[in-house]
Amino acid sequence: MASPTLISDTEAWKDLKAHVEEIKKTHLRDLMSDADRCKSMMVEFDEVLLDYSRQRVTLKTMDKLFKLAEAAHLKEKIERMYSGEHINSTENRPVLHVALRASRDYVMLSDGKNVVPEVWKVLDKIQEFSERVRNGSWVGATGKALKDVVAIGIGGSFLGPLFVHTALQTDPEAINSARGRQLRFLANVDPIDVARNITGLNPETTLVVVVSKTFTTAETMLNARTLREWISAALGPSAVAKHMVAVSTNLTLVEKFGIDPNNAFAFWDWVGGRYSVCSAVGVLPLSLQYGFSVVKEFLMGASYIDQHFFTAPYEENIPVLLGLLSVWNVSFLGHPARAILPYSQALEKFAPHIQQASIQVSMESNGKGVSIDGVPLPFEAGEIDFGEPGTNGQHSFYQLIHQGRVIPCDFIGIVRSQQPVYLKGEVVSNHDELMSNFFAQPDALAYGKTPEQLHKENVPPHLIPHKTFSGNRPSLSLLLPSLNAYNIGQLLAIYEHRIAVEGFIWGINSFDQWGVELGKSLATQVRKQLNASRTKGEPVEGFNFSTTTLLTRYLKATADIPSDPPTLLPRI
Ligand SMILES: O=P(O)(O)OC[C@H]1O[C@H](O)[C@H](O)[C@@H](O)[C@@H]1O
Repeated sequence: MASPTLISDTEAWKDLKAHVEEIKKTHLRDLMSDADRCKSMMVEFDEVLLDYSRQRVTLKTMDKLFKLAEAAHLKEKIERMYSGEHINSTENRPVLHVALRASRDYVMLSDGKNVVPEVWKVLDKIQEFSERVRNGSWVGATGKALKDVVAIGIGGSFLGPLFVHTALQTDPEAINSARGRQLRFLANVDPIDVARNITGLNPETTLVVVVSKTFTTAETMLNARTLREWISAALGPSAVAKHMVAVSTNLTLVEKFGIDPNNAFAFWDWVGGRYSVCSAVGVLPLSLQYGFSVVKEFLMGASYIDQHFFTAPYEENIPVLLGLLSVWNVSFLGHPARAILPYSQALEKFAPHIQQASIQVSMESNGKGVSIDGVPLPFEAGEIDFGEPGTNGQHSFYQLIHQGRVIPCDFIGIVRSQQPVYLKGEVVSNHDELMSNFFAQPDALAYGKTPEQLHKENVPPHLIPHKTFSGNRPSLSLLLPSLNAYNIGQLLAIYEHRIAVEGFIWGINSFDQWGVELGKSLATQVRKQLNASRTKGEPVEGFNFSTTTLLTRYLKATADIPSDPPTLLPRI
């Protein structure tokens, strides 16, 4: 018999479906009282501890999930990824972001060619260039050192680097090496974002890095042209050569734009945009800000997790466990969302990155409706990721998580704060206070509070329904030793691989993103219409009633804009 196309046709899937009823009969409160079970649900690698005892799973569930992994050929799929097979079949590309952080002596093949030397060639070039900019031997058009960087990019060419930058900003080593420098990110095509980003910057001391895999993304290219104008207007067109560099896979378009290809930093088709933070996309701007040695630590942290993911057995493999648990929560327990709750303000941009996924990484990767073979999925795949650092989130959406919808939570905690605060007379430090919440919230979700307990506390009867917490709400805890560049790399790679595991189990292609294309092509139609209406006075045509009405109103209200306007840059 031919092997089933869909994972939901396998015995392992059906077995898990049947197992759901059994799990539904058990409250997490009871599962948590089994110390042996809890002990077996703690896994440690390279000082990162995963505790998944507060998931609604028993040892039997885990066993069935490992069987599901077998049925999905998870191991083989991971191996195919690492061996450079074209697993992104709809774009006919390998998926080799792990090669971006492989050590120099490693061999990783793409179409028979070892890509690691190419990776290191670019890394060496970044090291050299960033050192020259940082030590003032690469200067701007007027001879001044370039101390500020604006990185222009969107989606994967923005969110990952922003997450890492935000996380590094309070790391003592990174602070030291970034002294006197600024790194800003311009993503949105909204002119307000341009205004915000150039406020307080002097073109004479600013370097602009245009980051775009394709070098065709409308928002990025318009922002790049805008900042090119900002530089030329202040310093003359020839200044662009000293003040603008690029990161792209499309070096031809980089040159066409007017950036010297020698000042371009390449990456490759086998790096998905949302998995590109370890390529020049992230490494160049971050090295300019923090120095290459800090960024190298970040790459090493990710690389160590890559090896763990490739070699560790399922039971000890952190990304595999996380991926399987997500599949369990989404496809079997029916929880469509996941909250990512770092108890660290430095990780405030982590959830946005994973959304894009997760941020982009997760939602763009696994937000699919068909299998890799194009068969409509009879089950839901992908999850809605959102999150905020604790304790801030506790004062906004946690109410919903505690007493409203069931949303599996990832609690991410850091053992040692890099910016500790102790107050005389207070034994509990500020970080202890933060971590008290990190330790308490998962239990509050798991155990809840019963009417009997409330009754014993003399809660008035009419308030008992309001103060009752059902509990039985799953979460997991990830504890990292600190949040230096190395740990940030670990965290990134854990989530990247978790998302791949989910996609491998669901049998979807986590590495394409056709879903974002439709909106883009419709925007092109609108752009054409705006052009035709502004230059030739053509009426709005070819749109539905709603869009026609809105566009007509917009054009009427902006009729004072000339069809051939002079350059106007923000004055802020
Ligand atoms: O790097 P670029 O080619 O400019 O693409 C920027 C972004 O464009 C789209 O939104 C894609 O869905 C993202 O995955 C990509 O990161």
